[in-house]
Parts: sequence; structure tokens; C-alpha cells
Amino acid sequence: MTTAQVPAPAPDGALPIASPREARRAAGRLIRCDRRAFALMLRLNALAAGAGLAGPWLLGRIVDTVRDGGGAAAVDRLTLLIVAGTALQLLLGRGARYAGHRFGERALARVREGFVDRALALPSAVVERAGTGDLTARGTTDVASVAGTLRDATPEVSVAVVQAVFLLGAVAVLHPLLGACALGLVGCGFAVRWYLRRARPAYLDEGAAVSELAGLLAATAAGARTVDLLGLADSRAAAAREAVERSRRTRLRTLFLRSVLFPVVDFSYTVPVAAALVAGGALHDAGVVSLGAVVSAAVLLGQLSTPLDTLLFRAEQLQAGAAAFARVEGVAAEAGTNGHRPDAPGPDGGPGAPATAPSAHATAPRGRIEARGVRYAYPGGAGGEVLRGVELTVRPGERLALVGPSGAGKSTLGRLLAGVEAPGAGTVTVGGVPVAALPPRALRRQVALVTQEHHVFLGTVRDNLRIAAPDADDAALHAALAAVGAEWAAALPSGLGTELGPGGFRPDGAQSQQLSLARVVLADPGILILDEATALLDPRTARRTERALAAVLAGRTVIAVAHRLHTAHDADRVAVMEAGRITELGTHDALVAADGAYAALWRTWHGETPAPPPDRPPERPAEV
Ligand SMILES: Nc1ncnc2c1ncn2[C@@H]1O[C@H](COP(=O)(O)OP(=O)(O)OP(=O)(O)O)[C@@H](O)[C@H]1O
Repeated sequence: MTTAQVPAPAPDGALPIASPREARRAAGRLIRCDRRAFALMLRLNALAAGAGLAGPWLLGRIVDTVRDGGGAAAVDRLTLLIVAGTALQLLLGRGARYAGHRFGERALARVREGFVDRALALPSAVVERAGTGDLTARGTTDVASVAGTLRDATPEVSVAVVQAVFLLGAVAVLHPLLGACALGLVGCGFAVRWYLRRARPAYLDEGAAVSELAGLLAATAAGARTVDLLGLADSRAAAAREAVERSRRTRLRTLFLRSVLFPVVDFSYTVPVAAALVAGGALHDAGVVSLGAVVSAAVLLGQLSTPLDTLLFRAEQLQAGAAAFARVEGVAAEAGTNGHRPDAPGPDGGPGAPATAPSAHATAPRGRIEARGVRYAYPGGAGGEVLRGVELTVRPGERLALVGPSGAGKSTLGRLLAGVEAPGAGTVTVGGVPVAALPPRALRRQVALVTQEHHVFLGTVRDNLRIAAPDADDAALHAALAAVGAEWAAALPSGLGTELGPGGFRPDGAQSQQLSLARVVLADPGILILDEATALLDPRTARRTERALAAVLAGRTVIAVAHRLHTAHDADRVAVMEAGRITELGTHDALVAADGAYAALWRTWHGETPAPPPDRPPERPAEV
């Protein structure tokens, strides 16, 4: 990515905004995708504008005919031609608008599809940082604004531009001095320049304020129960009032810009007509032009106000649409980055995403994962570096337990190993390939992070499973469900076609987790990172889930953040994390014998742990 293409800076954590150049290139791509429809629209516009010139020119001929003593029959003929020209202009103009709307609708469909694809490809860390409000506002308000622009403004504007060019050309043909009267519009030009300079940032601010408000309202609605229980209603309402106030201020700013622009423009329209009448009178007196030519010029210049009005009226929509398009296109800059900001420093201080193709590195076996000199600090995190030079190699098929005191950085390391976050310095490689070089989809085929968060999407059981493997047939889906012990799925009324969620079948916590694990089986990653996959489940649910988990772990490299040490006991190796570093690494027996930090943790845990219930033997390390 070149410097000029770097998206406009966004507030910390927010999704970026496409630079004007990027937005122009994206618009160019939309036109190229449908260049025939675009060219047809322009051709019809040109023909309609040409037909529109007949009226004023014929009016001038009528004036000259009458002055020269021509009869009523000649005037009638010219009048009939005016009617025919106007009818032709109407028909061609209608055709041009139809072609424009068709082009606009198709371009809009492409923008919408592209946005959905990119939004789905966004790394989860990016969505977490930006908040769903921003993404939702871009997918709704901004896409709707782009829709209005493409569907209505683009055809109207193209008609208006062609009309204005033809009108100006026609006056200049009558006499260059009459054409020069159009310079009276210069005041209008200054006003538009003044407006356009200020409009983009003003409309971007307005969009950002709407996003902020949407995010705040969505978060309050999602946490309504917590807000109620903790008595947070007043503070949330105050925050919403502030966001509404910010939104109002940004809207007032754009309103002010419009309130200056329109009066100046209205006045400017009268200047060229008045100038044409004065200059035309002088030219006529000098015998340079006919009276009819002066009338034609005045009418043509007067007609300029129609396309210019359209341009100005649509200029606001174009500005709002361009700002919205930049926000919609900005999502492209983050999609496919594995959470790496394009401007984030890479391991050597260079760009975050290495240019080398993944295949060039893919020499290490699948299932091997390595961290080299990994350092990380949360963006905006007050505590500074959370990881301070982690070195770790996990062999294919190995089971490693990550233990250590609370806050040592275990979960953070898990997120970095899974590619959810990118290291600030150092590298994480899976199968020998830096995670930064892998597109999100390819990364997910190599490594998956399993946490206690398991989302069930609205749709059928089949839809929920095929998210992980779009091409999987029903037999593969049944096999994945069976592998995680989801026998209940076979008894569902419509089998894999059963709708899940409100109005359909509502899976409980363990069933949701099993669906999510079945997705992992289908995605078939070589490496699994487990973080609190069962920690908050009740014991009965946890037992069912752990059984399912044990089936998923078979044959894969597993790194388990072990919050309970019995999971560490049977791991192949144990890594102890303290203050962002790995301080001990070895087998359970070796570390106990070494009598270091792990031995102390083990003794403490072992001494305090009550005897396990009979149906839950301690030696079964389901997470590892
Ligand atoms: N999203 C975040 N933003 C800022 N700081 C964070 C974030 N998540 C974690 N931290 C901080 O990073 C440090 C390490 O947290 P992490 O959750 O990785 O530790 P951990 O060893 O997994 O702890 P635990 O066993 O309690 O889960 C802590 O100081 C924590 O407060």
C-alpha cells in the first residue's frame, strides 16, 4: 500500500475511512464493472441535451423571422419544431434516467455485497476495538446514503453536467462574447468551492456522531438488565444526551454550510442573463448578431439554472454520499488484515503485513506454532506491555498447558497465537507462516481459539455448521455433530433444517457449545487454543462439554490456558507465565522436581483442592 492510499486516520480503535483517492479508485472500479450501462447513460444524456438546444435556437429564429416580416405559416412551422424537439428531449431524457437508475442499482448491489463480504472478513479484534455501533452505522445509514446517491443523484448529476456543457457550448457558438457572459457565474463557483472544502470533513463528522450515538444506544440496549440492576440509567441517559448534542452540533454545521451556499448561488444565476442582454444589445446595435441570437443566448443562459440547480441540490447528497462511501470503503482497509493495522510496525519496525506470499514460508509441518520475541500492549491499555518477549515453540500434536498467576498474560498470549491480535514486536508463525501473512480464512483453517463464548446464529442447524465449511454435505455435518456428542440434534423435528433461535429450537449452554465445537471439527484446524472453554459452565454442563471437547482435541496441537491445574498435570509440557514472560517450561514431573514457581503453584492447588467427585476423575484432562 502506497502512502497516498493509506486510509484517513480514524479515532483510536475506530474503523478507518478511505482516503479521497481510494474512494475515487473504488468508484472507478464500480464504473468499470458496468461500463456498457454507464456509456449508454452518457450517450442518451448527450442526445437529450442536444435535443434540448433546439427550443432556444428556434425561438431566436422565430424572433428573426417576425422581424424580417415572415408570415404566420413560417412561425407555425418553427413552433411545431420546438414542440417536436421538446418531446424528443423528454423521451431521450427519460431513457437516460432509466439507464442511470439501472446502473445505480447494479452498482449499489455491488457496494452492498462488497460491504457484507468485508464485514464478515474483519478480524474479531478489529470489531472488538471499533465497537459494533460503528460497523452497524456503516452497514445501515452509510450504505443507505450511498444507495440514495447512486440511485438518484448519479443519474441526475450526469444529465445535468451534459446539459450544462451543451448549453454553454451553444451560447458560445452564437457569439463568443455572449458565451463569455457565462463568466458571471464565477461567484457561484467561489461559493461552491468554499462549500466543498468544508463539506467533506463536516459530513464525516456528522457520520461519526451518528455512529457514536448508534453504538451507545446499542450497548445500552444490549446491557439493559445490567443498567437496571446497577442503577446506571441516569449516567447512560446523560451519555446519550451528550451524543445527541454532538450529533446536533455536527448537523448544524452542515446546515450552516448549505445556508450560505444557496442564496449566493441563486443571485449568481441572474448575472449571466443580464450580461447577455447588455452585451447582446451592444452587439446587435453594431450589427454583429441578430436580435434572435440575443434572445436565444439569454434563454440558453437562463436555462443554465436548471442543470446547475440540480448539481447544487445534489452536491449536498453527493458530499454526504461520498463521505458515506469513504466510510463503507474504509472497512476494506481492515478486512483481511488479521487485525494488523496497515500502519502498525512489524517485527522489524517495517510495515505490519509482510509482502512475502504465505506459500514461500510453508515449509514447517502443519500444527507447529512458534512465538519469537513477542511483545504486546493493548491499544490504549494503561498497564503498558502485557507480553514482554515471549519465546515458545509447540510441536505438532503436542499438548501444552499455559499456567500462571492472574493477569500474567496467558489469555493475551492465546489471542496472539490464534492471530486475533497482532504482536507489537516479534512474530507468531503457524506451520512456519507468519500469521500476519495469512488471510483470515486461511488462518482459521490452521488455528482456532475456543473460548466459553459460543454464538448461535439465526438460521438452521445446517446454516450454523456450514459457516465453518460452506461445502460440507449433510453426512459431514452429521459426523461433526456426532463427534462432539450432540445426539440431541438427530432428534430435532426437521433435522439439520431445524431453525434455531426465537421461534425455533433454543439450544441450551452445552448444546450451543457443542454446535460451536462441531464447527471447529468441520473447520479442522491443526492447532487449537483453549481459553476457559468450560470454566463458567455448571458442573453437569461442563462434563458434557468436556466430553465433546476431548473428541475435538484428538490429533491436533493443543495449547490450553489452564486456570485449574489438573488440566496441566497430564499435558505433554507446561509453560509458566509470569508478568508477560515464560519463566518455566517442561513436563509436569520435571517442573515439580525443579521446585520452582510451578511446583509452588502445584503444591498450593493440590493442598487446597477437595477430593474429586466420583464421576469426575482428576486425571481426565479434557482441556489438554
Ligand atoms: N482488552 C484489554 N484491554 C486492556 N488491557 C487488557 C485487556 N485484556 C486484558 N488486559 C490486561 O492485560 C493483562 C493480562 O491479561 P490476561 O487476561 O492476558 O491475563 P491472564 O493471565 O489470562 O489472567 P487470568 O488468568 O486472570 O485470565 C492484565 O493486566 C489485564 O488487565
